[in-house]
Order: sequence, then structure tokens, then C-alpha cells
Amino acid sequence: MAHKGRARLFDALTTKGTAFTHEERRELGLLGLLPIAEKTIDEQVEHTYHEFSTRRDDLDKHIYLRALQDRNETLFYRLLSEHIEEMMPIVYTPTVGEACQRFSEIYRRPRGLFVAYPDRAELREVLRNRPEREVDVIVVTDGQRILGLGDQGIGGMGIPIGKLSLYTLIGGIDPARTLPIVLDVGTDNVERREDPQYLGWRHRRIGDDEYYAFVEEFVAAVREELPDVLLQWEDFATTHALPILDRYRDRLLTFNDDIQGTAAVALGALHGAAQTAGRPLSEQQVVMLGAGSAGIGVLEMIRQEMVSQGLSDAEAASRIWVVDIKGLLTDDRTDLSDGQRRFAQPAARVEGWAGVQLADVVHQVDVGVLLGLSTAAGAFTEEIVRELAGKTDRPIIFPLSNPTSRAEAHPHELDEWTDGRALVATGSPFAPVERNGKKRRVAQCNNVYIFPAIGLAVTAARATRVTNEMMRVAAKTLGEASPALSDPDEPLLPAWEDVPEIATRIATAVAVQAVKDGVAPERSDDELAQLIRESRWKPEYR
Ligand SMILES: NC(=O)c1ccc[n+]([C@@H]2O[C@H](COP(=O)([O-])OP(=O)(O)OC[C@H]3O[C@@H](n4cnc5c(N)ncnc54)[C@H](O)[C@@H]3O)[C@@H](O)[C@H]2O)c1
Ligand SMILES: O=C(O)C[C@H](O)C(=O)O
Ligand SMILES: [Mn+2]
Repeated sequence: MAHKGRARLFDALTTKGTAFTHEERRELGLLGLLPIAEKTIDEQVEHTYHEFSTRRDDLDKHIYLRALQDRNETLFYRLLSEHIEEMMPIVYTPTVGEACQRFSEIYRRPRGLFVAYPDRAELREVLRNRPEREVDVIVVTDGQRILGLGDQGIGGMGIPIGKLSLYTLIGGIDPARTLPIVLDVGTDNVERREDPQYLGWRHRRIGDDEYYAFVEEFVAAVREELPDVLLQWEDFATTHALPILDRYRDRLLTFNDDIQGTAAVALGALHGAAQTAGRPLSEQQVVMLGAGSAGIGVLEMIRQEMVSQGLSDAEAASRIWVVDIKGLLTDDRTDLSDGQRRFAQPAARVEGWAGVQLADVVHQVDVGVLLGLSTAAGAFTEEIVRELAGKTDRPIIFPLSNPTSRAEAHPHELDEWTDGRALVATGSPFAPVERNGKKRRVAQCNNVYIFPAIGLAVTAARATRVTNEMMRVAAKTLGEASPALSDPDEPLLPAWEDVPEIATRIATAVAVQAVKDGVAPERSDDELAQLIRESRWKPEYR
């Protein structure tokens, strides 16, 4: 922190703005560079909250908060931590989706790294130019599947920035040690490419051979520059997401949030739901709409959970029904990937059915759990939901697609169509549901319950891999924190105010598991717990 003068005043990570005391101003050569008033951080929070509140819409609020982040990170996180429930939907889903779509238009200042294909001969230099030397967590996207909004090219950068803000807010990762990265490999979104304001490389997406070679080069440069960093893959198209994860999961400290983080949060929410419904997962028939990387990732974990509850692999698979854009996955389909094939039902099982769409499956099968990771807005129709509600007392219905505009159903509809019996969790945030004059919060089943805790765990424990067991322990620890376990009228997942504390608990369990799995240095459970608490960064001026 050697900076003095203007360099110090304008360094977002260490500035205090008007909160520099007179003495500090004298020491740091700031006399005269600030108005005479000396503010406390609480006064600054009050002021910025007022400013935030006067912005006209959510995108405007997003722009305000991002600008504050670029100006004074400590204040940004302090403000967020005091208004977490109100501001999460602004810096993250759903508003971040619009911020990605309009990234070039609302662009003010650079952040993180733009790793562009035309610079491929100088990837190491690009990595070396990173804003801060030491990095604990990278979130990288190539912008091809931004939430359910498709290819946003370089605009996808909004996602790594938003996710890393939550690594700090919830997981206590030092913001100076986070690095958002976008791989700019072109875009197939013609509207973006032809927009004169577009800031990315104006080119079609490169072909697979070039693509995988570029990713390999990128990974090699990351390993050379930052050998211990956690590398999180985010919002890659399913066709790339799965091969990339397969290729690197045993070579690096890495995970794919859409596949693994989503699976863990869904399993966590299902824990409270199954308990409230009075029927364990292994006795449920599960239907998933959507067979992309998110849907298949969730189903893999559900299957493992059913097996741990006593079923064989085959018995578990026979309880899982997956419907994609073409209909039910059956073993006579020739268009399935290996991952999808594991969940294909024998074609003989559906002989004589009138059709194989979602409505047919819900009609024919004794469904207890209906999950959506399809991007198909409104696909959980009144007819389907009413039929499901006729089969079971407490139907479990999770429309998990993001952002709000892609949700398979809205919670108030599900509540109405099931007379309040549905156990609901959504991917994006929704307003509470009102029934008999009582308002009930809707659980937001979003991977943000998981990834900050994973980051905290591997950073504090100095883990070298993210194992499947670590993800399972994260799911279990989250599941055990479900408010619904003690009161069936409570939501399936904890309130946002409690999430930083729960992330600490999850991180501790994950770190203990990392040691057990032999991917982190030996330490006692107590030592790990203490290490995790102490390593949390706090939004305070120092
Ligand atoms: N809640 C969360 O934490 C979370 C996490 C990850 C992803 N998601 C959301 O999940 C969605 C899917 O992500 P993905 O990476 O798996 O995407 P993807 O595009 O790879 O997969 C989408 C799947 O849905 C199917 N589908 C599309 N339209 C359909 C329709 N009309 N009817 C039936 N099936 C249809 C497709 O065939 C495909 O199998 C996105 O909206 C994403 O935002 C949510
Ligand atoms: O970003 C989110 O809100 C969750 C998830 O990673 C998604 O891609 O939808
Ligand atoms: Mn994602």
C-alpha cells in the first residue's frame, strides 16, 4: 500500500474517499484533494444508499453500483452487505442479464481481463498484465450461454464480474484477489456483431479445433502465472462446458459452476423439500425439463443421492425422466450425448403413450418432483401443474431457469394452481407469495448458495482439486440449513442475511472433506474452521 497522492485516492481497493481523516490526508499527500468534510463509512453508506434509491430502474441501479465498485470497493461491499436482499438482484441475476445484453452500451471502465483470440500469440503477456498480482479465484466465461439469454459475446463479462462480487460479499474472498475473465472468441449473435457499439471481436465464433487449442493455451498461461488459483468456468454452451470440465477437472483446481454448483444447490433444496413432502428422494419419480449441462449435472447428483439412499444405479435411473426440446429422452434416440444417454428411458416403457412431451410424462408417471432447467418460459403450464397436484399432496416444483423472463413458471401461479401445496424454489428471485393474508418468501435455488463457499474453502485450506465429494458435502451442509426442516411453512433455503454465515459453515465442511480426499494439506477440523473464519475479508477501511 505504498501509494500516495492521487494514485492512492483513485485506487478503488484502498481508497477511503471522503473518509480519509485529516491526519491521513496529511500523511498521504491528499490535502486539498478532497472537500474538507470527514465522513465515516456509515455516513458514506447512508449517502450511497440514498443515491442508489433515486435511480430510475434496475439497470440504472446496476450501473450505479458498478461505478461505485470501480471507485471504492470497500464502500461497495459495505453497502451491499447492509442491503443484501435488495441489492443481490441488481448486481446479479436477473439484472446482470440485461447488463450483459447491453454491456457495450453501458461500458464505462475496464475490469479484469479480455482474453481475445486475435491476441493469442501473446496470451502470457495478457495474463501478466492482470490488474493485481496475487489471485485466489478466476471466473471465466466465453459468453456463449449467458443465463438463458444465449450468446452475448463479450457482453458475457458481466457474469464473471457479478459472480466474483458474490465471492467477496458471501464468501469473504478479498476483492483484490479476484479476477474476472472473458474469452473473446467471436459471437454468433448477429445483432451484437453488427451493432456499431459492440466492443468485442467482430467475428463468428471460431471453430472447435481452434477453440479447444485456444482454451488449452489459456489454461497453460493460467497455470504458469497463477498455479494455485481456483478456475471457475461459467456460462459456456453445453457442447463446450462438458468436454472442458472432463479435460481439466483432474489437472487443475477447477469446477464448472453451472454443472456442479447448480447440482449442489438443487440437491440442498431438495433435502428440505423431500423431508417436508414426507417422501425421500429415492421414493420419488423425478422429471427434469431441459437436458443441457445444468439439467444433466443436477440429475447426476440426484442419482448419486438416490443410490446413497439404497437404490441401485439402474433403479435410480428408472425414477428419472428427462424431457428436452424434442420430448422425452429414450434409448432409441440417436441425438443424445453420453451424459444424456445415462438418463434415457427404455423406449418400451413409453409404448402406447399418446406422446412424449412434458404433459404426457406428467400424465403417465406418478411424478413427485418437477424441475426446470430448460430456458422455456411458462413451460410449467396450469394444466400440467394441476395434473401433478392431483397426484401428490406436496408436489415439489422448481422452475430454475434464469433470468426471470425464462422461468418455467412463477411462484404465485404455482401457489394458486396447487392451492398452496407446492414446495417451490426458483432460479431467479421472486416476490413473496401471499396466501390467507400471510406472505411467504420463495427460496431462490441458485448456485450462489454454493460457489462462494467453495472459493472460501479451497483458498483457506489451500486445496489443489475440487472433488465430487467436496460438492456433495456442500449440498448436504446447505440442505441441513433449510429453514423448512424445522417449520414446513418456511422456505426451502436460508434467508440472504444468513447466507454469509452459512457459507462459512459450508466452506468448513468442504475444507474438511478436501483434507479427507487428500487434496489439501493435513489439518485438524478445528484448525480449518478457525482458518476459514480468520481468512474472511471484511469491508472495513484499514
Ligand atoms: N438456478 C440456477 O442456479 C441455474 C444454474 C445453471 C443454469 N441455470 C439456467 O438453466 C438454463 C439452462 O442452462 P443449460 O446450460 O443447461 O442450457 P442448454 O441450452 O444447454 O440446455 C437447455 C435444455 O433445455 C431444452 N429446451 C429448450 N427449450 C425447450 C422447450 N421449449 N421445451 C423443452 N425443453 C427445452 C434443450 O433441448 C436443452 O436440453 C438457463 O436458463 C440457465 O440460466 C440456472
Ligand atoms: O447466474 C445465475 O444466476 C445462475 C446460473 O449460473 C445460471 O447460469 O443461470
Ligand atoms: Mn451460470
